[in-house]
Order: sequence, then C-alpha cells, then structure tokens
Amino acid sequence: MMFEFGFNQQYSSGKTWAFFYLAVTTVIVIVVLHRLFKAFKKFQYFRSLPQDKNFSFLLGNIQNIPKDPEARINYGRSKMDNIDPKLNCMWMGPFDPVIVVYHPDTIKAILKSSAPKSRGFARIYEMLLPWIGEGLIVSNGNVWQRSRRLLTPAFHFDILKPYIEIDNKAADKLLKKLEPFATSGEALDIYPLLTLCTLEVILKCALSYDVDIQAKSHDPYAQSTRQLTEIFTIRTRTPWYWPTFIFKRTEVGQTFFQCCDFVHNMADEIIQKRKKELEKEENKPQKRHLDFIDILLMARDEDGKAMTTQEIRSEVDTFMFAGHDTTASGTMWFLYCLAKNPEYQIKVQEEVDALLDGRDSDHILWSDLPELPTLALCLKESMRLYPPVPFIQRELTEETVIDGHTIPKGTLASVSIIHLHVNPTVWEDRDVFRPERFKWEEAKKRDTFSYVPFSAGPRNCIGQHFAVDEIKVLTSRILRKFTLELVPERPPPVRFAQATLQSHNGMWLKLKHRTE
Ligand code: HEM
Repeated sequence: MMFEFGFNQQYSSGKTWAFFYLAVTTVIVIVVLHRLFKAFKKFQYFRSLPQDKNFSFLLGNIQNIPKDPEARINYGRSKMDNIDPKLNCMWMGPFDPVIVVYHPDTIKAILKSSAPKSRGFARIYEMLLPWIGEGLIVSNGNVWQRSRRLLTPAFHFDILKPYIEIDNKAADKLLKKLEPFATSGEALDIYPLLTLCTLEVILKCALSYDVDIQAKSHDPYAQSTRQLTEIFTIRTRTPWYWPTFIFKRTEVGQTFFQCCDFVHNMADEIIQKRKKELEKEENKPQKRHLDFIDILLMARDEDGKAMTTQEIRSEVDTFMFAGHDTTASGTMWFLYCLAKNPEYQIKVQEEVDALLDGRDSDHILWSDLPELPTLALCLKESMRLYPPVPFIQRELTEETVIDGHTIPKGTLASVSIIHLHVNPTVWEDRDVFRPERFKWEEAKKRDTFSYVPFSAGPRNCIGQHFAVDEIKVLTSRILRKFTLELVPERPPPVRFAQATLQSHNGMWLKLKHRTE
C-alpha cells in the first residue's frame, strides 16, 4: 500500500508538473504569438501610411537619407511634394516608425496636444540630457510646469525693455569688428562674430554676467556649443551611437562629454558669481527687476525649498544654449536674405534712416521697435525660409487622430518646421522672398499653425520676444552703417539642419560703407 501510495503520489505529482509545464509553455506561446501579432498589425498599420516605398527590413528608410546636408533637407521636401502634403511615416529602423508632420492641420494636432518631449532610448531630447539636463527645453510634466511658471516673469516686457540698450552696446562692438572688412573690401564669414555677440547679450541680460566676450576672436564656450550641437546631430543620425555605453567609448562621445564638462563649469562659475553678488545686495536691497538667474536663485517652493544646484545649472545651461545659438542663426540668415534681395535691403535701410536721421545716436530705442514694420516683415519672411530651429520632436502619450489617421500611443512625431514653411498647399511661390505675404490682409487668411518658427501651444518658445528684439536691434544697426553683398566667388550657403539651422560652408558676405 505504502509503495502503491508512493507510486501513485509520484505518478500524480509527475502528471501535475507535466500539466504545469504545458500550461506555462502554452501561456508563453500565446503571449509571444499575441505580441508578434500585435507587432505585425502595428507594422502593417504604419506600412499603410503614406511613406517612401524604398524600405529595407534591416534599416527601414535610414539608407535613403542623403549624407549631404542640403540634399537631406530636400529629401524631406520631396516626400512632402510627392508622397503626401500633410504627413508621412519614416522608418528609423525596421521597428521604429516616426510620423513626420509638415502641414498646419497635422502640426496643430501635435502642438496643441499635451504630447511631451520624446525621451528614452534613441530619443533626441534624451541625447541633450548630459548637456542641458532637465531644463525647460527637455523636461516634461510637473518639473517643466514648475520651471515654466517660475521663469515666465523673467520675460515680461518690463524686464525686456532695458535689454535693448544691452543689445545696442553689443552691436557697437560688433560694428567695430566689421569695420575693417568694409574698409578693405575683404569678404568675411559673419557667423562666428554673430555667435560671440549673441552670447555676450544672453550672458549680460539673463545671467547678469558681464564679460567682454566679443573682444576675443573666438570664445571657448561658443566653440564648445558648436561642437556639442554638431556631435548631437551626428549622434541622432547614427544608430550605433545611440546606446550611451557605446557612445561614451567613441572619440566623438568623449569630445561630447568633455565639452559638457566645460560648459557646466562655466555655468557653475556664473551661478557662484551671481550668488555672491546677491548676498552683498541683500544688505542694501535695490529696487530693480529680477533677472532670470536671480529668479532661479531666489525661487522657493510652497514649503520653502530652494531649487537644487543641479536644477539651477540645468536651467542656466539651457538658456545659455537656447538664448544665443538660435538668435545667431536667425540673424545670420536674415542678413543673407537681405544681401540676396537688395531691393528689400534698400527698403529696410530707408526705414532705419528715416527713424534715426537727425538723432545724436544710432542706438535703437525700445519705442523704436514698432516703427520698423518693413524690417519686421522681412525678418518674418527670412524665418519662414530659414527657420532657426528646423525640427522638433514629440512622443504621443495617447492615441491621437492626425488627419484622419489614428496614430497609436507611444509613436514618435517629428514636427518639420522647415518643410511646413515651404508647404506648397499653404505658401504660394514658396521659395520666393516676398515679405508682403506677412501683411495682415494676407496673413489673416492663413491658419495660425502655418508659420511656427517659435513653435506654438504650451511648449512654445519662452524667449521669442527677447530674440526678435535682439535681432531687430542688431540688424538695423548693421544696415544703418553697411550695405551687405553676396560673394560671387564663393558657393551659396549650404543649409545644415542641426539643433539650429546652420550653413555648412559658412556665411560669407561683403560689407560696404553706406557713405561709399
Ligand atoms: C530666433 C531665435 C529663437 C527661435 C527661432 C527659437 C525657437 C524655439 C522653438 C522652436 C522652441 C520649441 C522647442 C521644442 O519644442 O523642442 C523653443 C523653445 C524654447 N526656447 Fe526658443 N527660440 C529662439 C530664441 C530663444 C531665446 C533667446 C531663448 C532664451 C532667452 C529661448 C529659450 C527657449 C526655451 C527655454 C524653450 C523651451 C520652452 C518650453 O518648453 O517651455 N529661445 N524655441
């Protein structure tokens, strides 16, 4: 009996295990099959969307993207022209579909939604993290909301007003540096001079950091920023650089992290200097507005908690980058557009002359800014053709209907500002520089999402008024003194869409004194 019982017990427990294994295996097989089925359905769904049919099961569409920077921009444009005028699906590998949008209807669906910045493996904002941290550009959710609420007062008109004189003083120095080129007739690449000028402005205005950066022929901070944006762009387009542990071991990766250390040290220095000044000021409070950095240093939560050093540094890094590279790019392309379209350059010069003639000083005043309507129209048109921030990205956190397509949650969306601005269904004579298209009678007929150089919706650019004022002051000061000409011996600028829109071969211009 004992034996029988033991045998039966063994037999039945063996059977139980067999059942157990069978059940587990069945569940695993069902789960795997279900996942595969879902992945296949998702794949089929994305394959049914408008897209470049030249698709590889290994690389998706990556191999179709041209290496040449200008051809790369034109590749996106040809998809808009030939595949679909509103959106297409781009495969960044066999399992990574990205929805690219470039029409007011489709861009609106993304920018009006609460879709956050894309984060996680291989996502562009994640790749910015080691550099600008969880600052306003990269952060999401509560962290972003808190910083945005805190920093919005730093861009109030009352704060921006005195910055105009800082812009003018920076312009004075820039003009002095341009003078010898006008005298000798030698062409120059104007971009490096513009970056130093805009860097000086952001350091003085937002960070109360008074250094004569323009006195140098180059600045290590501006240089590091350039290297960081270049390497960041390379990384976003090179799948084998996506895993951080590999990227860190490559030469470019090491340069990237060295540059990060450099800019972080500079941010720390600025913060420490300002902290000491504020401590001194505490004893003799002055009636003045708070700069961006003061707001960061003095901010307290409801429970009295200050921002951590790391949080403050991320915001400082964010503003130092976002506040100078964009305006330098915007000014550079604006000057190019005017050199290329002399009839508009003359109109702007006449407008500036009419404003300043008879004055003792050429400094532009805050009250002068609305008196430059032609310049304002030309600047808008230049930012249409050459948007300083060409692309941005979002991640859909919920299923979203875009132009009748139900795009699943988790999908990456690339907002192509540079293509929206030349979408032929929106813009007549899209490649022609015609600033009049921004006159109210014409502009009011267009969807507001047709033109978004500063993005739109809740995550729009916090610094847009700061930027536009600065560009207006710099360009009117340059045009008051010089006439700009293209350099026929040099090839035209080659657009390069990095974090900001650059020229791959510099921005070569000739300057002539207006008196000549
Ligand atoms: C011509 C100059 C500028 C252009 C074209 C521009 C454009 C943009 C765009 C398109 C965005 C959205 C980015 C995204 O969604 O990822 C943005 C965001 C931002 N910009 Fe600008 N920008 C300019 C100048 C500035 C300046 C001067 C500052 C600071 C002083 C600044 C600070 C920021 C910040 C902090 C954000 C993130 C805002 C948020 O998400 O709440 N920008 N900008």
